[in-house]
Amino acid sequence: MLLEVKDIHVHYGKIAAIKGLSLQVNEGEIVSLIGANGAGKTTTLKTISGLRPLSSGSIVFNGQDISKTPGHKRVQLGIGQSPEGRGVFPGMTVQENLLMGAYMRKDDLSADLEEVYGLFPRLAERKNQFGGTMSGGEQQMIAIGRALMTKPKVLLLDEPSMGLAPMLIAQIFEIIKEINKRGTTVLLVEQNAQQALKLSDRAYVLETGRVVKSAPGLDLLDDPQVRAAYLGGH
Ligand SMILES: Nc1ncnc2c1ncn2[C@@H]1O[C@H](COP(=O)(O)OP(=O)(O)OP(=O)(O)O)[C@@H](O)[C@H]1O
Repeated sequence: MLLEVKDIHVHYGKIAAIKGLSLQVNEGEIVSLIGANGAGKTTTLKTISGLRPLSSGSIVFNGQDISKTPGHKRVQLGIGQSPEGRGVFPGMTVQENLLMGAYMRKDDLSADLEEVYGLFPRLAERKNQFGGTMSGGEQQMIAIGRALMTKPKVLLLDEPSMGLAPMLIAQIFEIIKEINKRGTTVLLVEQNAQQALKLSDRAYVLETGRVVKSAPGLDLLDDPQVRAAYLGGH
């Protein structure tokens, strides 16, 4: 098992956002978290990447308890995150944005940069354009590419399809599949449950800070309760 989240509780002040959540991610999988607004999906990702502290419970990554490990060390251990809202640096070029992902690395970056440009030819064409002038979809590509520059073992993706036109959504999901095929494990948070479940080996359904269901993605696509609640009843 690559990542194990065990019975975690997470608070914002006195408010409990995550209340005893457990999940596992095996090496090579694509795993999705789905659930309504406020269910705790983003908070779960932030807790795994170290942006939110645990109140209790533990997180084990690659056999090591990282519950108290600072976020930047978790990046070095192999946890890469592409945050919700993207966080692209507007005054830096596309290439500078990508290189920011690797600022802690001391090895040669050119092969990884080429790999990101291979996945996202649009970024290669526009490597000298300022991040702030890139479209929403292109900024999403930068955020994913920047996370890939950390050479993650697991890539945490928070709402990669948010705000994108349908054609770009399909493209982003294809790219996620390709990233996974090339060897990166993926933990994905998505509002777009239909697409996420299609692509996922397994998925967890979150409600008010807890897991209420977990199953292979395709099984959840057929689950009447999941269909009614998260797939618009279709
Ligand atoms: N900075 C914060 N301060 C206080 N409460 C917060 C904060 N961020 C999140 N919460 C609360 O924690 C709970 C979980 O929020 P979270 O953003 O993790 O949900 P989510 O499932 O990702 O939702 P969405 O799909 O809307 O992004 C919600 O009740 C939310 O109001």
